[in-house]
Parts: sequence; C-alpha cells; structure tokens
Amino acid sequence: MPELVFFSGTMDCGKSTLALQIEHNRSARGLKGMIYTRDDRAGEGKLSSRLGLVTDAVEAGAGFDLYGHLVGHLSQGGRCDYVIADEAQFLAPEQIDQLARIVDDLGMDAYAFGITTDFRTRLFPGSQRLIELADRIEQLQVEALCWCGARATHNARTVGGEMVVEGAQVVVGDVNRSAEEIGYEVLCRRHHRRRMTSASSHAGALSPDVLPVNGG
Ligand SMILES: Nc1ncnc2c1ncn2[C@@H]1O[C@H](COP(=O)(O)OP(=O)(O)O)[C@@H](O)[C@H]1O
Ligand SMILES: Cc1cn([C@H]2C[C@H](O)[C@@H](COP(=O)(O)O)O2)c(=O)[nH]c1=O
Repeated sequence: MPELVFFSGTMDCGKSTLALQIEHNRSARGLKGMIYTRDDRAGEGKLSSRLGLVTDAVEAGAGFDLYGHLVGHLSQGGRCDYVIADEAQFLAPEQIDQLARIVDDLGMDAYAFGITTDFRTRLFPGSQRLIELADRIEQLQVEALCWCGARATHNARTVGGEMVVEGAQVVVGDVNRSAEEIGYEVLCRRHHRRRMTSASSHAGALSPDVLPVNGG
C-alpha cells in the first residue's frame, strides 16, 4: 500500500540528507521521483543538505497545487513513481492534503520531511496537517544534541545572539550563524523553557579537552 510518511525532527538532524539518500537509492534502481521543496536555504528550486549534497527540485510556493502539477506531468507523458517533499513545514495544510491525494488517488508513496515545531514550540500548520494525515511518522535516528548533551527536541531562534520567543513564524536561516545574524540552535526542552542557549550558558565543548588535574 502506498504511504504518506512524515520524517520529522529538529533542524540539523539529517532530514534533507535522508531525502537525498531515498532519492539516490530509488533512482539507482531506475525509479523516477518528483521532488518538491519550499524556501530551502540554498535557494529556489533546490533541495540541499549540510553534508554538501544538493539537487534540483520543484519549488512549491504559496498556492502551488502539488496534485495538479503531478497530474499535469503524468498527462504529458512524464513518469513518476514516488514523491519527496522537503521543508514540508512550510507547505500549507491544503498542500499536505494534495500529498495525501497523490498517495490515495495516484498510488504513489510520498515522503515528507520537515521540522514539527517553530522557535516558539508551536506546530507549523503544514506539520500539524502531516501529523493528522500521515500513515507513518518517523523520527530520525541521528539525534541532534543540545549543548548539555541531551537529545535536542526543540528549535530556538536567536537575534543578535539572544534567544527570542516572538516574531514571524517563518524566517529562513541556519544553525551556527554569527551572533549578529538571525540564527537557530537546537535545544532540549528544559533549556528551551529556560531560554538557555550554549552562549548564554557559557557552555564549552561536551568533552573537555583537558582532564581535570588531580590535586595530589
Ligand atoms: N562536516 C560534517 N561531517 C559529518 N556530518 C555532518 C557534517 N556537517 C553536517 N553533518 C551532518 O548533517 C546533519 C544535518 O543534515 P541536514 O540534512 O542538512 O539536516 P536537516 O535537513 O535535518 O536540517 C547534521 O546533524 C550532521 O549529522
Ligand atoms: C525553528 C524555525 C525554523 N525556521 C526555518 C529555518 C530553516 O530555513 C528551516 C528549517 O530547515 P532545516 O533544513 O530543518 O534546518 O526552517 C523558521 O522559518 N521558523 C522557525 O521557527
């Protein structure tokens, strides 16, 4: 049975890398995928991973009909065996419904990748709809870590180095940005609640470079 699968996690946990791996493995066996994305950091019509891989994709902007686009592609003799949608948190709920329709009416697997919650710990509308509709929700195996070493479960936004909890829901950006820029950092819930980023906690590396000197 074809499935709508939501691969979710924090920023920087390897979602786009997995999307590219799924695409690579299927196309290596002669299958054809349709890749959608929206507002990738690498620019319009790109699906990029921090590991340096990037591929072309169809930009699914506001009002773009994924189901209609795919039916148009097929009716012009194009082939498609599966669908990938990256940055799916940015898709509108009706676009997620279109993904579900692709699965049910066209009989294709659809793999959606995205973060679940925003910097305020609120669901993105697209992610909420995926949670409502997906056949399966998969958490990525490679966990991103908070500066304290716990599993990172939340995304923090920083402005001028300070964590903020107010602002526009969508601001395209990245982790490890300089303090002057708008940036993001993944945190565990405890430190997100306490608004403690690695900078504000003065956290060093998780593993100290120098062993503690024994007083004797
Ligand atoms: N220099 C590197 N060496 C090894 N792995 C890296 C490196 N840079 C990034 N990564 C891996 O890539 C992951 C981020 O992948 P990416 O697909 O861009 O994440 P996401 O799409 O979830 O934001 C990091 O969690 C890390 O595991
Ligand atoms: C938390 C949060 C993130 N974003 C943006 C920042 C990035 O452009 C993407 C996430 O991409 P990734 O490949 O998963 O790192 O989302 C945002 O707009 N609003 C937020 O609250």
